[in-house]
Amino acid sequence: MIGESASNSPLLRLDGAQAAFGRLVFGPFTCGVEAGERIAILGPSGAGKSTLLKIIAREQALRCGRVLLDGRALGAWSFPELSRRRAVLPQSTEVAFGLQTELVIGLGRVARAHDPGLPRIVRDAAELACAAHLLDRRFDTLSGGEKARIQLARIFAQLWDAEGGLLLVDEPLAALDPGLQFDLLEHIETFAAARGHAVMAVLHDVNHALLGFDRLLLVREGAITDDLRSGAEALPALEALYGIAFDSATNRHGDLVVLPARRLAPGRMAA
Ligand SMILES: Nc1ncnc2c1ncn2[C@@H]1O[C@H](COP(=O)(O)OP(=O)(O)OP(=O)(O)O)[C@@H](O)[C@H]1O
Repeated sequence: MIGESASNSPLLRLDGAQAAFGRLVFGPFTCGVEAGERIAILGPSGAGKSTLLKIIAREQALRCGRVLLDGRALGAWSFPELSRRRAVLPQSTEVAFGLQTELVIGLGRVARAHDPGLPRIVRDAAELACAAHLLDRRFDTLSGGEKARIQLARIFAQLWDAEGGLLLVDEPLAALDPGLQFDLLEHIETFAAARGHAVMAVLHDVNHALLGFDRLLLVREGAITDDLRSGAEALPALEALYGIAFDSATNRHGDLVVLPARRLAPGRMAA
């Protein structure tokens, strides 16, 4: 478990954090996140990945335990303070009204009373999210993949001029074509690295996790079952997590890639 050995004051610390929906219990989650880490959260559908992300985002109330950001209880942060330190891209990214895309991106910065750089930051964030051509459009007229890019631009804008923050993204690449997936995986990485932001991303694509993240949190049935370095040594745990065998190879750029090969026999799946 690599998250347990974090230094005394990690960027983020979960101590026995638990949430519940009626009798459905998630956690207790215990782990640490250091500044600048890139963490993929993986697991079967319904395992509790988004719930874990919402706990960290302060969007899901705790039944017990605690979450500390910079050593301070998440609940003690004011919303403006929190919004200058962590940004959240939820799985569903609809907005209620027919807003212009610039306004949706600018929503990332509403916590700033004085924001003279806003127009430039909105443009630069849109550029980085491969969405510059979508400025001047109405958000509700965009395709799913276009909306996803505008929402990604919103969280880029939110933490554009911050340092040591935390990006929480839930399936950020799901609605995008393979070319955009590669581009945006790289842009999220360069954006975060330039500012020392940590990234926690819920993903379903194991190759994206292996390619763009240093650490894998595996979630199953409401618990973190493994906390691993990204790489070939994580493959047995990933196979057990999904109940499928992976063939692996190295692509022409030297990256480890996997190909789902077949369903595992029940005896080889995680208990
Ligand atoms: N507000 C809620 N009230 C009741 N049940 C909920 C609520 N939010 C989530 N759940 C349930 O908790 C379980 C975990 O949900 P969660 O969204 O965390 O899963 P996930 O691992 O992100 O799944 P997926 O990969 O399908 O998005 C699901 O069974 C879901 O139906």
